[in-house]
Amino acid sequence: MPLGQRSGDKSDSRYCGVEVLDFPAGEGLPAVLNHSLASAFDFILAPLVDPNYRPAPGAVLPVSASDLVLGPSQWSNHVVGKISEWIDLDAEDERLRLDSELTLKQEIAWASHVSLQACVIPAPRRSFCGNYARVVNQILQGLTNMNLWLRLPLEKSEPMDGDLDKIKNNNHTSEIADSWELWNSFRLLCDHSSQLCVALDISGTLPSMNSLGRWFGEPVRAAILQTNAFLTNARGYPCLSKRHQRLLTGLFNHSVQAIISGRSNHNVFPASEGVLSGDEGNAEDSYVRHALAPYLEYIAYLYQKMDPLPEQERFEINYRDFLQSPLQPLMDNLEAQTYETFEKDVVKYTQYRRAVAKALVDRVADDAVSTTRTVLMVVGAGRGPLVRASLQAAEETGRKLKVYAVEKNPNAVITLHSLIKLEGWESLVTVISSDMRCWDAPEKADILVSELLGSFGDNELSPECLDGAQRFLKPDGISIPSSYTSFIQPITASKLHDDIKAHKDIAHFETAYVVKLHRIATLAPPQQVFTFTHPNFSPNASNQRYTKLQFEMLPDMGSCLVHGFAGYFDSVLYKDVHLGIEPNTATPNMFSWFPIFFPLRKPIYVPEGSPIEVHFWRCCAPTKVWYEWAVTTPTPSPIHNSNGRSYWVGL
Ligand SMILES: C[S@@+](CC[C@H](N)C(=O)[O-])C[C@H]1O[C@@H](n2cnc3c(N)ncnc32)[C@H](O)[C@@H]1O
Repeated sequence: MPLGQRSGDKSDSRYCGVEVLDFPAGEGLPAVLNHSLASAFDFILAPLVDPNYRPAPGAVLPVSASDLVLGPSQWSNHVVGKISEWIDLDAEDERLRLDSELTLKQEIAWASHVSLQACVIPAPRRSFCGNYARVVNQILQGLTNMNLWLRLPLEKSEPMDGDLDKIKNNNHTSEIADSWELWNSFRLLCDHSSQLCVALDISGTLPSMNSLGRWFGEPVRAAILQTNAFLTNARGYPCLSKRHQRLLTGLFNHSVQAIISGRSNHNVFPASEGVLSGDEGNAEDSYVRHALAPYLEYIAYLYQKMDPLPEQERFEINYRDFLQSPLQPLMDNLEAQTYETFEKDVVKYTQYRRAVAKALVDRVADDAVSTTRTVLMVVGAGRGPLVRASLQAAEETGRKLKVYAVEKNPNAVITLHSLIKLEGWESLVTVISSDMRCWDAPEKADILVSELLGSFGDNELSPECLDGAQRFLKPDGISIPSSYTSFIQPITASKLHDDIKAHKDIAHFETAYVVKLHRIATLAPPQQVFTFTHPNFSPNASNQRYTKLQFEMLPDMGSCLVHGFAGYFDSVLYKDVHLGIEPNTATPNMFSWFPIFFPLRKPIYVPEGSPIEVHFWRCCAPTKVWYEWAVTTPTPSPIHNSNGRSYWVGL
C-alpha cells in the first residue's frame, strides 16, 4: 500500500519495502510476502537462495523450489532479489572466488527467469573490486529489463590532517572511507551502465550534508533504513533525527524508495495484538502485525508530511531531466503554442513593465509629460505581450508613448495586427514585419525593448540581433535589457549522461540542452561566464568571448564525478529591475526558462580537495554562433564542439 498520495507525484518513492533477513522455520517466500503485504509494505527484499547453499556446476537453485510459488506479477511487482552476501569475487582464495562467480551468475539467472525488476548485489568486501565489477559487467551485457542495485553503506569518514595533502600528491595511503569512491570505481569499471544503480544502507550516523548531496546526482534507487538508525520518541515509538528526516525527504523528492531492515528495537504493540519478530511471516496469521510495522508507519508519516508539490512543479513534473534542444527563434519561426506558453508567464512581463516604467520616468521629467512623446520600439515583439507591458507602464507613469512593434515571424505579425485592432491601439502602435537587423527605421528610438534571451542568456543570439537594432536607438537611448550574464556550475547528472549516451554518438555529447534539472547534484556555486551590455557603440565590439573558470568544490563533500555544467542567466532589465534563473538570484515564480546543460563526453573525476578548471568559448562566424568547452584540471577533456561541428545557432 503506497505511503501516501502527493498530488501529481507518481514516483517510486511512494513504495516502501522490507528486507527479509531469514526465513522462519516452515515459512517460505509466499508466507513471508503475504505477511509483509498484509502489513502494508509494498515489496520485500528477499534472498533468492538458502544462505548455506554453495554452488556446484549445473546445480539447481535450492530455494523457492519452483517459480510457481508466486504468480508472475508477484515476482515482478513485489520482490526485489537479494544476492547471497557471502560472495567475495575479489577473494585471495581461488575456490571462494570461483564459487562466488558461479553463485552470482546462477542467482541473477534465476531472478531474470522470474522477471524481477531488480536485484540487490552485496557491497564489495574490499576497496579493490576489479573482478567483482568484471563479472557484474558481463552480467549487465546480457540483462534486458532487470537492474542491479549495488548495496553500499552511506558512509564517509572525515579527512584527518594530512589526508588531503596525500590525496593531492597522489599518495593513496589515506584512510578516508568513502563509499562513494567505491561506487565510482565500480561504475567506471562497468562503463556507466544505465542498469547499474545504488541501494544505500543508512545507519545511525550520517556524513556531512555536502557529501550526502553528491548522491542526488547518482542513480540511487533505494535507501535501506536500518532499524538502529531510528531514535525513540517520548511515547516509545521509532522516529528519526532531524538530519535523517531531511535526508529521507530529499531522497523521496528524488524518487528513491525506502526499505526497512533489521530487528525491531521498538516493541510498541498493544498487548492484545500478536507480534511476529523480525520477518517471521504467516499467511494465515495476517492479522498479526509485522514487527517492523511501526517503522513503516513513521516513514509513511514523514512522506505524508512533505509539502505538496507547488502547482507549477506539478505542471513541470514530466519535464524533469528531459533533454530538449534549445529554441532557435532567429533561424526558425516559433509556433503559436510556444508563444502561448511564454505569454502565461505573468512574472516576466511584470518585470518588463516595471523596467519600462522606471526608464520612462528617467527619460521624461514630470514637468515635460504633456509635451514629450517617447519613441519605444519592441524588437522581436512576438504576439505583443511586451507591447502591452510597455503601454501599461506608460499609463502607470502618465507618459506618452509611440510604439513600433518589430517582428520577423510573419505568422506572429498576423496575430499582432489583430491584437492592435482588438485593443484599439492603432494610433499608438505601428507593426513592422521585418528582421530588426535590416529594418530601415523612419525615426530613432528612446527605448529599445527586447526579450531575445535563452537559458544561457546570449544563446538565442540577442547580442547579434541588438547590434543590428541599435542603429535606430538614439545615442543616449536605453536598451531594456541593459545587460545579461551567463553562469555555469559543475554537476553530477548520471541520468542525463545515460540519456545522451544512448544516442551512441559524439554529436549528442557536444550539444547543449534545455532541461529542467532534477536528479542532479550541484558541486560548486555558479560562476559568471559571459556578459553582454546594450547598447554597445564601441567600434571594436565583438561578440566572441573566452572565459576560464576555476571551481572549488563544496567543502567536506569528498571526491565527485562531473558529468557536465548546468547553465543559467541573469539579466539587468533596467537599473535594479532584473530577471533571471541563476539559482541564487532567480526571479521567483517565473517559468519561461529551464536551465541549460553542457555535457562532457567523458565524465571527469575530481578528487577531494582538487578544483576543476573549465574553459568556455563563444565563437562567431558569418552564418552561425556556437560554444566550445573543455576541462583542463584535474584532467584534460577533449575540446567539445570544435568549429561548431555538432551544435550551433544560426544567424
Ligand atoms: C523569445 S521570443 C519573445 C516574444 C515576445 N516578445 C514575448 O515576450 O512573448 C523572441 C521573438 O523575437 C523574434 N525575433 C528574433 N530575432 C528577430 C529579429 N532579428 N528580428 C525580428 N524579430 C526577431 C522571434 O520571432 C520571436 O517572436
